[in-house]
Amino acid sequence: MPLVAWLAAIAIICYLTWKRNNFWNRHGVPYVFEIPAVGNFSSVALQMHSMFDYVARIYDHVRTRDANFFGVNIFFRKALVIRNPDMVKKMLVADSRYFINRQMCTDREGDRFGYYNLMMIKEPLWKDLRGYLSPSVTSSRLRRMFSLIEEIGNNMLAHLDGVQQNPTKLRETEFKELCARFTTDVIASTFFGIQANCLSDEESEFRYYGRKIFEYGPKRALNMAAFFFMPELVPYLGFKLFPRDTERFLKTIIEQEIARRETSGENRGDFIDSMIALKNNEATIGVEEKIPLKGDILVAQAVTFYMASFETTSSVLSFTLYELTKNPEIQQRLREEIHNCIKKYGRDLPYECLVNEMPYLGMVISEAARLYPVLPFIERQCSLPAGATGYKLDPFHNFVVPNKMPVLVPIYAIHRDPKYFPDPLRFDPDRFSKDNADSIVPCSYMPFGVGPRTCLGSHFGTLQVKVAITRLLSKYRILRSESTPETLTYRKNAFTLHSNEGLYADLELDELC
Ligand code: HEM
Repeated sequence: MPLVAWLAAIAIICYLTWKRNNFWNRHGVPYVFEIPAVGNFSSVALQMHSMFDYVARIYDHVRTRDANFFGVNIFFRKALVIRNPDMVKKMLVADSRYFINRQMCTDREGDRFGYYNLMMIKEPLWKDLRGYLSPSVTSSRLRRMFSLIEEIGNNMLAHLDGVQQNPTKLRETEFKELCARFTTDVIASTFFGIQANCLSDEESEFRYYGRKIFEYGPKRALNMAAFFFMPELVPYLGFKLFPRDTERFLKTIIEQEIARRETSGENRGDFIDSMIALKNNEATIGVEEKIPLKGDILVAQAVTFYMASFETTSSVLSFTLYELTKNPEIQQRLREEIHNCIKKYGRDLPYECLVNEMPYLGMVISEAARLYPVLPFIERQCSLPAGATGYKLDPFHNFVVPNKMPVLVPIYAIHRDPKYFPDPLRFDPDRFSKDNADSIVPCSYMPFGVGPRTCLGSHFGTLQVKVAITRLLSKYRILRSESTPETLTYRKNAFTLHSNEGLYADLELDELC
């Protein structure tokens, strides 16, 4: 390239860099200066850092650590990162109507499964859809699903019984794979009425296609990164939220199950039946354009519940088991609580016992979800009514958030901030005891997100974790194995928290009765 072209390119880069940083400077908003022109997150895009580590780094940066919020440049877009829980509460809870949409976006025309689902959909469609889907996870529904979850819990024990013992009568297990198989079997059984058999069959199709959603090879990683980094380019790149063959597999399975029930008249009162009812009642979403909930749009909801459900729940479950492996005294206290309940109710603990009578179990899970939140941040887009000039950050700052600006809440970094959780890397379930829980600053603990767009399946996910842990600990003591990792590092190409290391432990038969 001739010298003059090089100089022109450098001049353009300098100008763009100056322009972006000048924007934050002009408004008195702190920011972290990163690679010229490309901006922040480039090291994540180049897979030099995991998203979790990178966001924690800029959260703790000398230029931002004392600020209520700071600015970042996501390639060519400017975004805000909110550090102060009071600001999170004001924006995402009190003023949630202006921050109801996520900024992530798929292609409305080219990816109907990816666009018309609860995770990605925008207002005014979101509210209707959430209203239709919420009844599938009420406490009465969970109570009905409970025996099915327990059945899968028993299958998990049967699977572990089949694991070869070593000469010292221990069974070595890797929790990430075990938990993913457990949660995939649960969602297939409880929501779709289908036996996925992931625990008994390593080659199960459900596990194969589920793994593909979260397996980030270079192409899939680029695909997923585009939804966050460059949503405006997604329609031109032809990227889809779900891998095509996973989408095809689930569509076939779900359509077959719907057709089977319509022919047989069987009613299990589960998610598939709710979908059939929505179709028969000619339910629609939207105010001006009324979009019917049928065909692919109906199937998209099932596919999304599948995606949103098993990986998240399996992540919380496997990290909880990992911490119980490393903290035998916490495990012992939990086993005593389980033992007391078994003495009272017998081995098949009732739903009410798990939900209401096991406070320590709840504390252990809450602490695991604090230390290992599934997502690095939750995100929204400022969405103002027509004619509005911006969202004022009074009384925190005089910056006015422009319409469509993305807003990130770095939950992983906030959960590990000593200001809110002293000695943050210590696994200490007592932070969530009755006496201590009141001192947790509102909106400093958000493993399921915050505001009206919070996780729809939080109770369902927690119930699964509770069933798996009580079943496992009622039969086995978990011990460190030679392969148990001392510390964890996180995958650089994943958008959910994934350790590079396997979460290995030895299981010792020690039945509570
Ligand atoms: C323990 C396991 C789980 C964790 C830690 C978790 C976490 C989250 C988080 C952080 C969000 C984003 C919330 C926000 O933006 O404010 C979310 C959204 C969501 N989750 Fe979960 N989740 C879990 C289990 C589940 C399960 C079992 C289901 C399905 C039944 C589910 C369905 C959803 C859906 C549909 C959304 C989008 C809600 C909306 O936009 O209206 N999640 N989850």
